[in-house]
Amino acid sequence: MKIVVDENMPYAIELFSQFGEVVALSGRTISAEDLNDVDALMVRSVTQVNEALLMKANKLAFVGTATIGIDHLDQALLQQRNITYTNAPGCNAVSVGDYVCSALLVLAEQQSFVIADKKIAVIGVGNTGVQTVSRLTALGAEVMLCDPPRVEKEGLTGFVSLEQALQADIICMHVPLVKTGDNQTKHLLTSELLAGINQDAILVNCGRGDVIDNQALLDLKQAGHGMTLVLDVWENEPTPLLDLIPYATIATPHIAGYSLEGKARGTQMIYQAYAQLLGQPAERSISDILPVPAVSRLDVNQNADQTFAKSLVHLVYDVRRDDAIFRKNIMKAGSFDEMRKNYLERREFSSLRLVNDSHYAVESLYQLGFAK
Ligand SMILES: NC(=O)c1ccc[n+]([C@@H]2O[C@H](COP(=O)([O-])OP(=O)(O)OC[C@H]3O[C@@H](n4cnc5c(N)ncnc54)[C@H](O)[C@@H]3O)[C@@H](O)[C@H]2O)c1
Ligand SMILES: O=C(O)[C@H](O)[C@H](O)COP(=O)(O)O
Repeated sequence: MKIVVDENMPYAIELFSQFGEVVALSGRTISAEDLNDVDALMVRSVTQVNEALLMKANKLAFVGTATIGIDHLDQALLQQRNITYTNAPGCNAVSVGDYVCSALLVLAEQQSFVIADKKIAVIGVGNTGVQTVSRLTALGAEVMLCDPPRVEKEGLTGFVSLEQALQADIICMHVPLVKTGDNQTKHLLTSELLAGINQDAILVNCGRGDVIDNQALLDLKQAGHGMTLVLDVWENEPTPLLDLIPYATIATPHIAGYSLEGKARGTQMIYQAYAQLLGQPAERSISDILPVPAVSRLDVNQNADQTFAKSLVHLVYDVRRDDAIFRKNIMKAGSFDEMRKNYLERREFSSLRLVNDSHYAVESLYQLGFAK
């Protein structure tokens, strides 16, 4: 059995070697030749699994992507070729929620606002959107939900329209890139819709870069629109529109989902799916492999408020670390992928256990994701 894995997939060799020989390759440059006589292919979002890649895949029976997004897989082709495929729904959703929380707490301090006072909208209320909603709710905010595909299934109650959502003070985009069908999302935010956003609003994009027309956003910012931008994803990765970067208050190279737990969970989920296809037990587990976090326990001795939450959140993950690395390196050729490949270890809020022996009011900290 021969299995090709993306070299940036943590723990892939440890897990997949249960089934046979594992070859780790750079995801961006896996070629058709690399898939000759290969039984299974495990990718991340940078590998386009399409006709050209599968040309010489004479034995391929399984494709797993250790990611939430699935827009890089040609699903119709995989079905036509009878190749079983899976993604890893929700694997890094907690990490994305942590990222948004960390970013908004930075902006709250810089711009002196209280998150609970803001009108917030989450657009795309699936696994990642829900994680953002729960953290912002824990900080006292009321969050509007916008998700037309869910409205189609569940009805209007509890949801607002895209136009209403775009009137919020803070707009968090968690929309997948959908390239076919009735609900396509490329340039969901057109120049007209972007222009209607309030001057003092904050726009966060943690979904896919193509969901926002990046050139239109740049044109708007260059014309003096005042909105604050938090951009983790960009059109044309790994070569984003460089002129847009200085207009983003927080800019990162598509790492919102890059907690160690999130990436490892992605590997584990496709490992389990492959074991199931082979009819073999999934004998190995990432929980036996994940390292102990640098700080794993703290005693809390005060009630929770936004300032205290900010200190704890930024102790575990301060997004300014990634923003600084991005700004320092992005002008160098190849740096977008390099920064992602060499991403510094980051743990989820859940890696920190908060001990409250004195009955302080800290329930909101647990709702933020810290462990009890
Ligand atoms: N930045 C990162 O590191 C990172 C990490 C994880 C996921 N992502 C991206 O975020 C996307 C969402 O992830 P998820 O786990 O929440 O996916 P999900 O499938 O659980 O949820 C997506 C939600 O978006 C909704 N949606 C679809 N089209 C919409 C539209 N036009 N307007 C509003 N809502 C719409 C869907 O109905 C669904 O509820 C992924 O597809 C992936 O591309 C990025
Ligand atoms: O879709 C996802 O899960 C995320 O966007 C994920 O962070 C992508 O990471 P990549 O596969 O590009 O390393």
